[in-house]
Amino acid sequence: MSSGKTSSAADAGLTHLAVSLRGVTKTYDNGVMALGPFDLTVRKGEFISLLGPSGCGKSTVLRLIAELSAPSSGIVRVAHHEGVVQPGHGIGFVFQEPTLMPWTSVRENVRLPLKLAGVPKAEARGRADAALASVGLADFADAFPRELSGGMKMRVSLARALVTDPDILLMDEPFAALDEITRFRLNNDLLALWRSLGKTVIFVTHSVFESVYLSQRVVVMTARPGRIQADIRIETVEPRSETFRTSAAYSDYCRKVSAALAPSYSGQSTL
Ligand SMILES: Nc1ncnc2c1ncn2[C@@H]1O[C@H](COP(=O)(O)OP(=O)(O)OP(=O)(O)O)[C@@H](O)[C@H]1O
Repeated sequence: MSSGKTSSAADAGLTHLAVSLRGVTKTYDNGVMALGPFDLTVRKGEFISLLGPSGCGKSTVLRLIAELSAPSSGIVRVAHHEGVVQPGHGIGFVFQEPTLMPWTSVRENVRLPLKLAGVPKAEARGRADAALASVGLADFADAFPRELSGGMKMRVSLARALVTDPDILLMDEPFAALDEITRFRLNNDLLALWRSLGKTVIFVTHSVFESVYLSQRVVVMTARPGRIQADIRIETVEPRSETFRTSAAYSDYCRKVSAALAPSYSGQSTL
């Protein structure tokens, strides 16, 4: 197949790659050309951010990788566990809204993906509790979502995405609605999780500052139809910390990324 194909690592030469998009376009049924042609490769274990103006196709890229949507042309390849290809398998998705079930406990919310996969209840409960512990919510398994702050709800959403132990974590503006201090804390906790778990993370944000702080690579997209405007590697001492956030190197990278982003906004209203 030469178009609209999603394939496994086995036939794709993806040994070191988690994701590969080649000449991908996406035109929706209403005629909107959202993307492309778009080319992107992401190495296994890499943390990249997608940055670009509203409507440039960032969420579309995530949806194509998650196989929630098919490309109009081009090839999307995703390396899954042991080369097994099943829609959504091996991928965790975190959205801007935590979308928790309000009528049940935090533990049951996190257990849901395992329940849907038919994992026995006792095992699923243990895995849900472990995922909650990994995001700092071990003591809140029996709480209800209404009892949690916005930041805690987002942690639950992250635990729910991690509970199936996906190789790839797709995050669509997960911290955009949070206050700055909470966002900084979650940034640091996400980096700690990424370092300890070794997942591939593809993170969508509108924030230049957040993208530079978190990522090994910032991929800047053009206005719709989204293409790659710039692909900027962020090289700094690891692990990152508040020292990096206040460093001259950080400011320099933010300026560089902002400059790469500016043409994508030309001709667009900034209101
Ligand atoms: N299901 C759909 N049907 C029709 N058009 C769509 C659909 N989903 C997205 N679009 C359009 O495709 C374009 C890209 O949308 P997308 O959500 O991928 O952009 P984005 O960069 O994530 O935007 P934002 O930063 O505002 O979230 C937009 O013009 C959007 O209106």
